[in-house]
Amino acid sequence: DTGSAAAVPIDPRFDIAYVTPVTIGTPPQTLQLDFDTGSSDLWVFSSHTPTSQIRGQEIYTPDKSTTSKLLDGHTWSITYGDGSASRGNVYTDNFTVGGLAVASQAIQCAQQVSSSFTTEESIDGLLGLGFSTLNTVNPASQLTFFDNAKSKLGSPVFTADLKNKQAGTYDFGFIDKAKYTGEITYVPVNPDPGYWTFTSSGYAVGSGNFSGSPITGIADTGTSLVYLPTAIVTAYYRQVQGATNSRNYGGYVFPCSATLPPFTFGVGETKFTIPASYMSYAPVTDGSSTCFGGLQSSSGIGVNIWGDVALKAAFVVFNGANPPTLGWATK
Ligand SMILES: CSC[C@H](NC(=O)[C@H](Cc1ccccc1)NC(=O)N1CCOCC1)C(=O)N[C@@H](CC1CCCCC1)[C@@H](O)C(=O)OC(C)C
Repeated sequence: DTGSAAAVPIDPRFDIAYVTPVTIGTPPQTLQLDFDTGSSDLWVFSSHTPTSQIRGQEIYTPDKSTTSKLLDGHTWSITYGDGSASRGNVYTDNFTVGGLAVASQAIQCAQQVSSSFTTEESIDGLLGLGFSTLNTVNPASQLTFFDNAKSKLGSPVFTADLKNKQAGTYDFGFIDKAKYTGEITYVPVNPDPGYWTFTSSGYAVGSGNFSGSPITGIADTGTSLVYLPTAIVTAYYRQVQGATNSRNYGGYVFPCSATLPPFTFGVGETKFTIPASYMSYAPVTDGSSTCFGGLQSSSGIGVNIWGDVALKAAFVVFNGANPPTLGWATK
């Protein structure tokens, strides 16, 4: 079997996140979930979520599904890198993504979500695509959709083809040659503690020389920007007129009129260039002439993160074979 579904930006002006339609239950209930390779819980706004915490999101109502089953006594609680959080109980039900079906997928139903989830009305929940070791369900952790689907897939892979300010695609079980150019470069993945962790072979700022120092980080579809070591980030913004590291805005900002260099990162022998246009993420507030950079320092996070700003510049294969690897191709 295979599956293929659109990854749609939740905001047409800048790529803060992407959502993908999924169906849950019988008859099918359609929700838009943020596919997140940086976590491994599949959770949804639900009939168990207090109405005061719901603002326009679609919800899953297990009682309306003839195939839902309560996973008695199981609970979950998760906090993300940006401090947002949610927790609740667990059902199993039929689940499909782009035509690919899993019979009894653990569906974590929110009984509590933090305010940033309530205010983000385009996100009805998350679908974790990290390794199942990260799943937070107690007393028995649950498998991700990808782990449950693997045995049905021709090839144990999913691919991310995220795009700039337009809909991209997540494919499951196959690698679509039409989505990339040249060869796919595969690199090792360290699955501990549960992220898609790999080592980039280096970087270059604009037309500057390529620095071959290895950068270990995670490929994270659920993170908007790229977060790298301070030395790399300062080298980049040294090339941007008027750039400053703003305590007020929590990162590097610059005049929206500034000329930005592209940013190149290596995977094996292949070089990926993030165009200058991706490196200006958004005005700091609506209509401001000060813009927030798409590359920020990882020093406060503890891990380097290749988020959507970088992933949009490539076609990425998340290979769930044993051992797992990451494939990168230009497009
Ligand atoms: C530096 S790590 C921060 C990362 N969050 C982000 O990147 C959020 C994502 C978001 C999307 C829509 C609405 C609100 C927030 N964006 C964000 O903090 N931004 C501030 C800077 O400008 C860009 C937008 C994060 O926590 N990612 C989560 C998934 C994410 C999905 C959307 C809802 C909030 C949770 C996950 O990938 C994760 O925790 O990764 C760990 C390993 C860092």
